Formats: sequence, C-alpha cells, structure tokens
Amino acid sequence: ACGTNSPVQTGSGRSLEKNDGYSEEADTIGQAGNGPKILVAYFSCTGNTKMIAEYTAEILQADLYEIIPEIAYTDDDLNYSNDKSCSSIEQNDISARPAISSSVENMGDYDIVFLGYPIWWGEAPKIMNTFLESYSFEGKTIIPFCTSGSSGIGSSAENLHAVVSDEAEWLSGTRFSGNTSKENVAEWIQSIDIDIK
Ligand SMILES: Cc1cc2nc3c(=O)[nH]c(=O)nc-3n(C[C@H](O)[C@H](O)[C@H](O)COP(=O)(O)O)c2cc1C
Repeated sequence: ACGTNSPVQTGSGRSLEKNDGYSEEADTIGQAGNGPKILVAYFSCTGNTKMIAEYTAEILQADLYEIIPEIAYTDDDLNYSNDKSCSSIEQNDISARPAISSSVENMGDYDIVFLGYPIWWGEAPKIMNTFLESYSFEGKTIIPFCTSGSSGIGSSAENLHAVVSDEAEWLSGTRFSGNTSKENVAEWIQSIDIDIK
C-alpha cells in the first residue's frame, strides 16, 4: 500500500459540493432546468487536473466530485524516477485498485460525466479503474480529459472505456497541459458534440 506520511493531497473537502461560483440563478439554468445533469469527477494529486475540472464545473454549472484516495499519495509515492515507488508499483499492477474515500451517492441522477485524471506512465492512474468499477454508467455520456507533462492522452481513455464496456456513450478524450486557461477550457467544451443546455 502507499505510504501514509506527509500527504501531498489533503483533499479539498468539497466533494460533491457545488463549486464556489455556483449561484442560485446558475442552479436554475444549469442544473434544475430541463438540461442534462452534469458531474465533473476528477482525480488530481498536484492540482493540474483539479484546475481544469473546476473550470469545467464553473462553465457548465455542474457538480464537482474529487476522487480522493483512502491513503493519500506522498511525494515519495509519486516519484516516477523510482520504479519501486507506490505509483510505479500500482501502474505496473493490472489488478491494483486503490480505494476511494467517499462515493457519489446520486450517480443515477447524472446524464453526463466528465472524467478527469493525470497521465501516469502514459495511462490513467489505477484509482480511475476503481471509480469506474464502482457505478453503473448505463445511459450516461462520459467525456474523459487528462493533464500531463508532455504525453498525449494515448490509449489511456480507451483503456478506461473498456472498464465500462458499451453501457455508456464514451466520447473521445482531450489532453491539457498544466497551464491551460479557462478560455481554452471553454473552447473545448463548446467543441464537444453534446447538447449541454
Ligand atoms: C507517477 C507519475 C507518472 C507520470 N507519468 C507521466 C507521463 O507518462 N507522461 C507525462 O507527460 N507526464 C507524466 N506525469 C506528469 C503528470 O501527468 C502531470 O504533472 C499532471 O498534470 C499531474 O496532474 P495533477 O496535478 O492533477 O496530479 C506523471 C506524474 C506522476 C506523478
């Protein structure tokens, strides 16, 4: 299991809460109206994916859910120069399913799920498999996105898609760099082939 000292990720404590910019007016337009109900679920250890997820939730007035590991990853755990670090061992273990500390109680309510994660060794962190195996996504549209230092999204999203098979409509994924602006995220959302309103 991963180490327990000096966690990098303390969690925002905001799981499943509306984002800070969430207004009552926005609630009416974005979530309580006739439009689809949208969840932005993400995993992030150093904040890059979190930022894209927050922009996405703000732009769409969507709910935000942070996938927080039961055992937080330490700096040592995330050291990809060490093939014995926790993240390296997990990524090399096809059966690794790191536990998640909370769950989405109302997953059945959502029509669209944005799924954000960092690239670890060219793939999604194994905790994303844990997340996807925890719910039924039947009838939902899933839109994956990732952040990375330089790698593309590669086969990471397709490999996640395989976890939920054909029960969901799975759109092609997008990779962002760590310094993506909110405007860039808005352009991406506009380019997605779904009826958001
Ligand atoms: C264990 C580990 C493996 C990584 N592997 C890659 C990689 O294969 N390619 C890449 O471009 N970046 C890689 N990175 C960098 C992250 O993808 C990048 O910093 C990402 O934006 C981190 O997202 P976060 O801040 O949301 O955790 C790796 C980072 C870690 C911790």
